[in-house]
Amino acid sequence: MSQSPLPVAPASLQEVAAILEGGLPAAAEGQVARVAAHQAQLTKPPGSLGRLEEICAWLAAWQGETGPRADAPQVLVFAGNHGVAAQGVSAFPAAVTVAMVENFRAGGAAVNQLAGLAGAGFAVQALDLERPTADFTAGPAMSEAECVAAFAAGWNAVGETDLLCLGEMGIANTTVAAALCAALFGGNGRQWVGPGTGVDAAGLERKAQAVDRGLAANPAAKGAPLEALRCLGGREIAAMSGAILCARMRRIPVILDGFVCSAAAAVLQRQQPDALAHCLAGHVSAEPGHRRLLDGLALAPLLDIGMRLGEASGAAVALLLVRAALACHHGMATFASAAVPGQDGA
Ligand SMILES: Cc1cc2ncn([C@H]3O[C@H](COP(=O)(O)O)[C@@H](O)[C@H]3O)c2cc1C
Ligand SMILES: O=C(O)c1cccnc1
Repeated sequence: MSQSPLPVAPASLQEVAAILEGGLPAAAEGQVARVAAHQAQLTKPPGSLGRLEEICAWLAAWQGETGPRADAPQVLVFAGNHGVAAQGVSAFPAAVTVAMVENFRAGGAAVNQLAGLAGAGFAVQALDLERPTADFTAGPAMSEAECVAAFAAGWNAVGETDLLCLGEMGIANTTVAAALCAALFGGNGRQWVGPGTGVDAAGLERKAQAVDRGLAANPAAKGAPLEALRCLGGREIAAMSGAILCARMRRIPVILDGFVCSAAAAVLQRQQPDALAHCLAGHVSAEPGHRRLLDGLALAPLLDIGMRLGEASGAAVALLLVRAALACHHGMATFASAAVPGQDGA
């Protein structure tokens, strides 16, 4: 388990920027060489396990000499409500958010099954659900204090874990993620929105217009990542940003989920290009903006299986592949131990 002390959460967005710009912990490249040397001994042609091999190197680079491992993985879900839901941008009512939090706690959601199967701890944190953010089509979604409180909640939620999977629940948050992406990467609403929970063509048009109005109502958000998080984001998104940065400070590797989770990660990456070096994109969601976003982040998703759920479900399925990678890495015989002739016939 990670024994690193919990660093103190930042108390302002300026402090978040200072942390990002002040030099983040780097991967231990020596561990990559150690993992590669071990992999080279295993009874398989070099590189034949593809990204399963890469996963082991990535884990060890962040976990150090005790890696690669997933002894205590944690799935963390943050929930928030959004003022922009009033614009008719989701196929479901905002009341679903709080009801799904109850469902997570009762073990009935998709992510509960997947986290259980992957042997991960699960926790959900609801962030002021009775107090939605302000509707960003009329001005900033959050005050600085609200945004920082949510960021700190995510930061402080990261437990003693060796691998963190992140996700969210928040009706209307694919619109929020689209607005964030437009502010961070450019483009208009139409280029970033998608069906989310399954809106029809008119709903898609309302989403695109809500994003465009949000950008117009929050000019300070354009090209200013942390201001974009405050003006166009939401509490569960700020919490995921906080958890990702806290994990980096503690060298805990992170598996990202879908479009919404990746938008939270993008806030950090736009402020500091190296900020996501400890993150793996668990999957690419069927939400069309996600592929574009991962391209912008130069992240190659592990899975592309048409999931579009959120709630860390894609990250949890990716964790099953991490289990596969670790089973081979730690369980396989070597050419020498199994007396299998090596590449040179030796
Ligand atoms: C029952 C249910 C369970 C969910 N679990 C995740 N989401 C996902 O859908 C929402 C985003 O889509 P939109 O922007 O269209 O509202 C988020 O809450 C997300 O996590 C769910 C949505 C529903 C309805
Ligand atoms: O990719 C996601 O994060 C996503 C897609 C649809 C609905 N909710 C989340």
